[in-house]
Amino acid sequence: MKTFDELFAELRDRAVNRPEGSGTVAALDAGVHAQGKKVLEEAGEVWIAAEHESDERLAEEVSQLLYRVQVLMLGRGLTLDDVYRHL
Ligand SMILES: N=c1c2ncn([C@@H]3O[C@H](COP(=O)(O)OP(=O)(O)OP(=O)(O)O)[C@@H](O)[C@H]3O)c2ncn1[C@@H]1O[C@H](COP(=O)(O)O)[C@@H](O)[C@H]1O
Repeated sequence: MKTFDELFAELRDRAVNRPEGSGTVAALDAGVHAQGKKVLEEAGEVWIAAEHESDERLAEEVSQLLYRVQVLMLGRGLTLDDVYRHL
């Protein structure tokens, strides 16, 4: 189990060290357009799960959306503080 901040730190480490086989490295290399499409796709899956699926499935879809948002943030070079200052 990990927090939002811990996942972000892990993904930033992937971006810097680029370990072989990392899906995050591939997603970052795919660029912001592809990253944005993934955010939209996962957001749609969250919506569908919220209306039609179990709490467990919904939680899983939300976790994937959070991951995709973090990849997009890294793709654009945003930090957590850039976002948190708007909360
Ligand atoms: N939390 C996630 C995470 N959530 C979602 N995903 C990716 O998103 C996919 C699910 O989304 P999709 O619905 O788009 O599934 P899909 O269409 O089958 O996937 P694609 O073929 O499009 O990649 C998963 O198969 C993963 O590839 C994640 N990939 C990685 N993480 C975490 O990120 C960290 C770094 O991972 P790596 O970069 O892979 O080492 C690790 O802690 C992982 O647990």
